[in-house]
Amino acid sequence: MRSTDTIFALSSGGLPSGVAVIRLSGPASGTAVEALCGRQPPERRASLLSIRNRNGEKLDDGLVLVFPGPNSFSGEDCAELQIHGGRATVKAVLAELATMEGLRAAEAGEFSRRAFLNGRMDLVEVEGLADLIVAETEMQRRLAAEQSSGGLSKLYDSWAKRLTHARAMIEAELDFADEDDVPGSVASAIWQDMQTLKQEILNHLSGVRAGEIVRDGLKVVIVGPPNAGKSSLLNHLARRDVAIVTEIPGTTRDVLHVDLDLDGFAVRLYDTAGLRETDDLVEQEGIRRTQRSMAEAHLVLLLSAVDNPDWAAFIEGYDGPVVRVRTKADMRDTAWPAPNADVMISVRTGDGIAELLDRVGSYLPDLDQGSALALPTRHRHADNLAAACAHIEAALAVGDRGLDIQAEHLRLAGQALGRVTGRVDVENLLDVIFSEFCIGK
Ligand SMILES: Nc1nc2c(ncn2[C@@H]2O[C@H](COP(=O)(O)OP(=O)(O)OP(=O)(O)O)[C@@H](O)[C@H]2O)c(=O)[nH]1
Ligand SMILES: [K+]
Ligand SMILES: [Mg+2]
Repeated sequence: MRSTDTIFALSSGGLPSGVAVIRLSGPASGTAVEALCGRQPPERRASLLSIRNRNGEKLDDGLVLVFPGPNSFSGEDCAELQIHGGRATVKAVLAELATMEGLRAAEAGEFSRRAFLNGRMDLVEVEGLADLIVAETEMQRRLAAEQSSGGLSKLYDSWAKRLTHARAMIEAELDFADEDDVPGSVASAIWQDMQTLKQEILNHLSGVRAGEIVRDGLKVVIVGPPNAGKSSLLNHLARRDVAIVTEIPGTTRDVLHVDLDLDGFAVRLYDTAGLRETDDLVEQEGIRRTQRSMAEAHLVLLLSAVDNPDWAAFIEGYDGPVVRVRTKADMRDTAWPAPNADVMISVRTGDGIAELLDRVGSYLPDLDQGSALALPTRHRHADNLAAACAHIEAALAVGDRGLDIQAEHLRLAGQALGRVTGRVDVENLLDVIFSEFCIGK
């Protein structure tokens, strides 16, 4: 792959669609547009032009825009063709571009990768953009918007700046250590700030779990004995027939999941095989899968259709939060609430469902509704932030006898922060990060 290639791709979604956007990036973008449209349109303004192949046959009329580098999405010369989103139309224009000298189809994430390499976005912003594209709930959108628009990067950069400043002050102190008239108090203010910085990073890190739940969804696993009504509950909440429901115990074997939107948060709800002693090999495997899902759950909904004095036996080994749900409330005339249950529901009548959702909602992160969501969203961030913290801690622990060792720890802390935004040492990460994107992004 040469970075001087000009790349092109369909950047809008699935076809057919009202409008399809084909994007180009690279030095031949301008000549490609000229070849297709017969002339060079004005910069950054939409021009309605006919798009023709090399034989002069019209392929479509469309809006054509050119964005000269470096002030473009990728930092290179870019162009956009907004054409009709019919499959054949798009195919014809893409085929015509492919015949042109120096042009080739883009790989997944290649536009964003070029934007990163040209300094238009840092890694945190790139990851935020990937999240923004797939965001389905309001909280996912807010988190990704904050990240992709540079809010989080700004925070990390400000921390890196404080580390650099501290190192500079230490260097100054080292250089002038022999001179009596340099006040030693310069460094003491620095250590005060490093103490504060460490605490700020730790506070930020305490949001890792919330960030992961917002981004990936709260994992809620429905478990219980066969025929408790687990699949029925999943279908009811999903409002469609996702799982097979029969009166035969042991119906569900594979773990199924649906994504729900609860108060703007993503909730991933899992239906599992009923738990019981069984000789059936397939059912045994289903039960193993149930236990695996439970191990990753943020919350377990433990269902039972009968009064169950020994709920805990079903979830042995799981020590996270549990909501005990008594099902099929329509089938008996016993008084509410059921003993030994937190909630009583019926998917027939809908009774108790709102209360159950309230309960689930209480396990969502408690985030300020109005403010920006500046939370770490990935292990990659958390690991590097924790490393930065550990280096600051180490610097603080050395004490003022070893200024040069302290400076080195602060340098390593800055490097760890730089790895989050991609300012240093991330070449090997790029393939992983950009492969998250689809083609055209
Ligand atoms: N009356 C009534 N029947 C229910 C209710 N919920 C589930 N059922 C019935 O209970 C039976 C078992 O329901 P499922 O949803 O398949 O139960 P399950 O827990 O998924 O069962 P397995 O997958 O076999 O472990 C079905 O016949 C459902 O129609 C309810 O709220 N009221
Ligand atoms: K069943
Ligand atoms: Mg089932």
